[in-house]
Parts: sequence; C-alpha cells; structure tokens
Amino acid sequence: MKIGVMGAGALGGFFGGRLAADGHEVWMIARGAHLAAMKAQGLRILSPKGDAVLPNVLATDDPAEVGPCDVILFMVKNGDVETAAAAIRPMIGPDTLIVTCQNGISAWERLGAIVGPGHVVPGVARTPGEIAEPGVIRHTAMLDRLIFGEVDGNPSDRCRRLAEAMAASGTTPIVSDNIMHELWSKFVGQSALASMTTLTRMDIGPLRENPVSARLFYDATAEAYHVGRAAVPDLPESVIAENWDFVEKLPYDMHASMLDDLNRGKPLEHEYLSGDVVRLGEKFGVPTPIHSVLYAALKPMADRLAAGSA
Ligand SMILES: NC(=O)C1=CN([C@@H]2O[C@H](COP(=O)(O)OP(=O)(O)OC[C@H]3O[C@@H](n4cnc5c(N)ncnc54)[C@H](OP(=O)(O)O)[C@@H]3O)[C@@H](O)[C@H]2O)C=CC1
Ligand SMILES: CC(C)(CO)C(=O)C(=O)O
Repeated sequence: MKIGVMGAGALGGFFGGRLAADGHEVWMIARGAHLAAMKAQGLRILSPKGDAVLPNVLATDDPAEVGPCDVILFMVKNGDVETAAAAIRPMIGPDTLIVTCQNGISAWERLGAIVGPGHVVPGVARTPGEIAEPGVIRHTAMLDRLIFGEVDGNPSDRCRRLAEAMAASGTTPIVSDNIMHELWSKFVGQSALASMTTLTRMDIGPLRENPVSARLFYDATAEAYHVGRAAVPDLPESVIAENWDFVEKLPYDMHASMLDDLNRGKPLEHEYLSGDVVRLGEKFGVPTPIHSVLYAALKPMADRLAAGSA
C-alpha cells in the first residue's frame, strides 16, 4: 500500500513508522529539524510495545514529490489542518482515503471542505506519544488504538484494507460503525483532561488522586457530556463513566498532549477543546461554568503561543 503521512510527528511517525517497518511504501511529510533528522538518520520509535529502527525513511516536505497515495494519515495538529489540507492535493487520487486523528470534533469536516468530503474518514486516536527529539518518536503507554469509520456507519473495503494493514504492522485499528459517538466521546473526556493537566501543569496521577481536583475533573467531563448530548442526542450517558475509567487507567505520570505543547512553546489546541465546549454550550443553551473558567484561564497563554510570542 502507498501511504502518505501528512504530519509525521508523534502519531504520524508512530503509525506510519509501524506501517513502513511492515513493508509498505510510506512517505513521511514533515518539516524543520524533525524532517532533517529523518532524512539524515531515519526514524526511531521507542515504545513499550517494542522499539523500531528505520534507518531509511521516505521523508519530504513536498507533497508533489510523493504523488497520489492509497491512504493518507492526516496527523497534523488542529491549527495546521487548513494549510496541510491544501498542501496534500498532489497526494490525492480519485480513490485516496484520508484518515484523521485530531482531538476535538471539527477537523474532519474542515479537512473535507478543502479536499472533498468523500475522501475523508474521521478518526480518533487513543495513543499517547511525543517527538522525543528530532527523528525519534516516543510512544508513552501500551495504548495504540486508532479508531476510524465511515460517517454513515457502513462497512467499507477501504477502511477494512487499512485496518488489516495496521493490525499486521502491530498497532490496534478499530473500525467503528458509529464514529460520531467515538469522536464526541473522546471530546467529552479530552476537553477536561487537556485543560486540567495544561492549566495545572500536572500529570493525571496527582489530579485524580486528590479528591478536590478529581471532583473538578469528573464534573468537567460530565459538563462536556451534556454539551455533547445536546449536539448528538443519542450520545449515551455511559460516556462519562467510560471516560473516567480511561482516566483512572492511564499511567500516573501521563498528561495530555496539550501540556507537551505548552512545555515546548507550541500552539495549544485549546480552542478545539474547552473553547468548543463553551461555544457549543452557548449554541445549545447548556451551561458550561467549569469549561468557561478553564477556557478563560488558559486563554492568555494560548493566545501568546498562537502568536508565537510565549
Ligand atoms: N500526541 C498525542 O499523544 C496525541 C495526539 N492526538 C491528536 O493528534 C494530532 C497530531 O498530534 P501529534 O502527533 O502530537 O502532533 P505533532 O506535533 O507531534 O506532529 C505533527 C507534525 O506535523 C508537522 N506539520 C504540520 N503541518 C505541516 C505541514 N504543512 N507540512 C509538513 N509538516 C507539517 C509538525 O511540524 P511542526 O512541529 O513544525 O509544527 C509536526 O512535526 C493532534 O490534533 C492531537 O490532538 C490525539 C491523541 C494523542
Ligand atoms: C490522553 C491521550 C494521550 C490519549 O491518547 C490523548 O489523546 C492526548 O493527550 O492527546
């Protein structure tokens, strides 16, 4: 399979690297020091599920060099979705499947508006990772799930083929028949997790073991659920408990990728998490007192980082 990874960072480098190690033609689209390192030394994955060393990877910043792909793993941050979507046009053929992974609920539609909605299959990543240093991806827990599925819920050959290739490469693809529920379910939990860990600059462990912060964390999750329920009326209430269970099982010293972004001086995905909880709450008439505080408290730092001046 010919696979293009737009944004071969924490997630793209991880999933794309596994597929490359399994023999697929995988093109890593990246930039800056990470691209230079991949070109010079290849890619290394450090993972509790097994390390991988790929001394030679196909890496470029020029989608025209890549040409049409069978699959594009679209794995840039939310703030880069529009520019990256425009950039991948040379990689899109009539049958190219493009799978997303962004936290939040809007990336797949914003991408589809630029490349054509028929190419896009929304995805949800439950896979923690980071660029440890240029050319090196650190996968930080046993979780390596990429959940994706057609918007209409029907099975498709294109999703099945990608899932088979990913599973053979050693990661955990899940083809969902209700990807909207998956997207919203993650949004409900991730908006609380990202804002709580980023605002406090603390890992999940101390936040969930202190009863006062745990209460706030849980209530923020429940609040986001009520917004989700207004947008997607059949979103089951079990989403709250499922997300809390997920938080309780995460490693003690883990935090949201948004805190990594803060620590590296990178733009935050804040507007797509608590920001969207607040805006959607206003739209649907659902009160969001907790996310409003989390959002407002993080806003000055998020704006500074977005302007590149933190
Ligand atoms: N990391 C995690 O643990 C998880 C992340 N996610 C979601 O996945 C998405 C991706 O996150 P993550 O993998 O951490 O992101 P990373 O920043 O690690 O990787 C994205 C890479 O894409 C590069 N990039 C962006 N735009 C372009 C472009 N136009 N051309 C070439 N390269 C480009 C970035 O470069 P540069 O650094 O220069 O911007 C960066 O190297 C996010 O939306 C996040 O919410 C979901 C679950 C877990
Ligand atoms: C919590 C985690 C690491 C789980 O996949 C995540 O999705 C993120 O922080 O972006």
